[in-house]
Amino acid sequence: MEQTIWQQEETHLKEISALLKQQIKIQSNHLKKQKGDIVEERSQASSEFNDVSGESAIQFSQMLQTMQLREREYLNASEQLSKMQILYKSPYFGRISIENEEGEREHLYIGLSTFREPKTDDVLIYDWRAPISSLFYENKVGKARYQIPDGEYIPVTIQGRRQYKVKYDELLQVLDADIYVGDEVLQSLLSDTAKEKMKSIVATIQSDQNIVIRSSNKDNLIVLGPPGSGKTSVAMQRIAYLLYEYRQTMNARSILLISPSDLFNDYISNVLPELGEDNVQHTTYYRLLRDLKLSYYKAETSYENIERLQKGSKEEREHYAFKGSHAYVKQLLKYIESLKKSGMPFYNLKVEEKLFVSAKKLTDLFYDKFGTLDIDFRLKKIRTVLLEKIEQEKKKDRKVLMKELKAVNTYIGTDKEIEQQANEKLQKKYGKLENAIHQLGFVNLNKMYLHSLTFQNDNLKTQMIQAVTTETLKQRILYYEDLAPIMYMQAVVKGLYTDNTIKHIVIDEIQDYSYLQLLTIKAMHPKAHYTLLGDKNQVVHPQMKDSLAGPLSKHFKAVELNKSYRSTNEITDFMSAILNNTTTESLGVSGDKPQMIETKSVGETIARLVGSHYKEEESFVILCKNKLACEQLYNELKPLLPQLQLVTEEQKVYMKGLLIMPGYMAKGFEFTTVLVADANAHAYREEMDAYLLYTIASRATRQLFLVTDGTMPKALAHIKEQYYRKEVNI
Ligand SMILES: Nc1ncnc2c1ncn2[C@@H]1O[C@H](COP(=O)(O)OP(=O)(O)OP(=O)(O)O)[C@@H](O)[C@H]1O
Repeated sequence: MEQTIWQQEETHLKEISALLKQQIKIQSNHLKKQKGDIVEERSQASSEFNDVSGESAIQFSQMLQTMQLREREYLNASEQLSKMQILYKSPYFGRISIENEEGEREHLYIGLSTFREPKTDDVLIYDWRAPISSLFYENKVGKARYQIPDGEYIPVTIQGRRQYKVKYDELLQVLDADIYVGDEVLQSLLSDTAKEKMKSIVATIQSDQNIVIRSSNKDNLIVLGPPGSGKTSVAMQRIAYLLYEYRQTMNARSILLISPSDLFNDYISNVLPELGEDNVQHTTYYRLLRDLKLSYYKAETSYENIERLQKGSKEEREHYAFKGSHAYVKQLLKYIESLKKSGMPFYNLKVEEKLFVSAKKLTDLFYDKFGTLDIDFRLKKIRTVLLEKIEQEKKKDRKVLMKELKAVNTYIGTDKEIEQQANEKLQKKYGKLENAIHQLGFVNLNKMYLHSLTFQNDNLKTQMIQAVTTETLKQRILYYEDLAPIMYMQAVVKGLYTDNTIKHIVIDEIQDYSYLQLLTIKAMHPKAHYTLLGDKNQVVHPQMKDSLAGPLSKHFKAVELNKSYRSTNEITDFMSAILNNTTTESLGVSGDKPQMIETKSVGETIARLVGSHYKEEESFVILCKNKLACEQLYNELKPLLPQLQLVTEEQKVYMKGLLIMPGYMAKGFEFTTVLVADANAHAYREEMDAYLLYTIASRATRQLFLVTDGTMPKALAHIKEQYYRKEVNI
């Protein structure tokens, strides 16, 4: 780098940094004053307006409005301040030099948010999400264009593209780079990965990722890419983009992120705040059960399901496959359609063991009185009828109760108190039924589900599935494969649980979802658009196949990413060899080949490997096929490795360090070192295990160890020895 360029850049940075510092000070003082005024106004309001009636009520409401306006201004100003404080730590990371059609030249500095010259209002730093900043991510020089909000394209010539590493007012690196391959900033970031929680990639977004991030809210996207291609990162930067681009109509509460687990959510929870945005709403598919008010059941989690099916019989697996199949979805949809004409199952409603309204009566109301309406409207009409009936019954009962209570010889209270006692008794008698009616609980959901299993498909197999399901439902157990149908029916038939405030839903690891699960999410959020991200090969479930095949592609625009940024080239080559996948391009750094270590003393070998390869500031994970194997190995290793932590499903907070967990739980995360503790033929013996091994091998950023007893898993047997090093250590 020429000395003059460095000096120019250093001077520029110092100027910007000083200006930022000055503005932060001004804004902080201004905010302090604003806060003082608000507090004073509030206390004045509460002392002046003790009696808010008549004229003073009008005055009070006017004052309230002014106060609210002031508070909103205060919130906006403090948001501005926190954006400047984030900028101050690292004012910008890039610059593009452009020439417009009139021949005017400009240098545009790109950072996490916009910063303007306070007097002239000129933009000194452009928000990375501003339309013009997209030019930076095209990673090229020459003719280009960018689109402004009204849709028009503005042509420019990019004359240069510069990247920086900047800390406060200190310039650490300046790099003229027009293309990403060999990009030093990216490389130095890549060799830095897996130390802690996920980080933003905003300084090094690549052009294919940029297209996804900047797509319109209305585009329903499915982003597919191999391990480490940045899908989760793209998802997070896309959320930040949507929050910026649609800030007039969307905020953090209008976006819902559905991720595999609470632990995963914690892992990604720093990205949006790092980008100066609030975290958006987050849920897991499992938590939607709660939103659908299905807590009556004990529902199996996806991890419990994996464990059960790993050991499951052929029949159990067949039942799982049937319930997740497209054929069953069609059957279920037809069944729900048929309910318009006949067969809607209802409960007999009882109060204290006495019949309140019969199922027959409900059927009559459903098909005769309200038969012309949509299913959910009919149910809501019935709800009104039932609630009225309860009110009438209560009225009658109240009269009798009051009479009885008043007839008691001793004094038990005033009339008002007696009425309250009567109401409490009535609440006890009718409360439960009333709640159930509010939730349309008079529909027999279990029966509906059971009927759907054999609907227009009544044969020995479906009868068997129905019989087994009847038993589990009796025990209030919902297996994971039962969740989607029950949740779908609950959402669609009752039409009660829709949330129209959600405008965009991002779902990571989409290959884990069945089509029916997606239909449920859609039914619950009718106004939302979608960004789905996943990889059909990263399947850790022993039975789930081809979940991305079929109707999904009809409704979503597919985008593919094919470069992988996570692992060393050697690890990427090894994991690609597992599935003979030749399309993944590795952009990682070089490192050691994965090591296959044959040993009879697993514990000692692992302790030795940890001793020589684990650094405290990094993450090292030991993976076993299932929970039991992890627990056993954990107990064996704990005396040798006291810092070892067993990660369980209950864990909500992401931790780094030396960890042990089942392989299926590691999906989505990354670790400096991955050690597969049971890479043996008897642990991984099925065809689907190739996908599990592919997924877990791809978690490693720098080192991969496979500890084996000498019986190689079938899924690895075909891998040529050039892809790994072998060590025999008997
Ligand atoms: N453009 C980029 N610049 C710098 N780092 C990147 C970029 N894209 C991805 N990465 C890094 O690559 C790693 C993998 O990214 P991420 O976890 O988002 O990939 P993924 O496709 O979701 O992976 P998987 O499917 O295996 O879970 C992360 O450390 C991420 O920071």
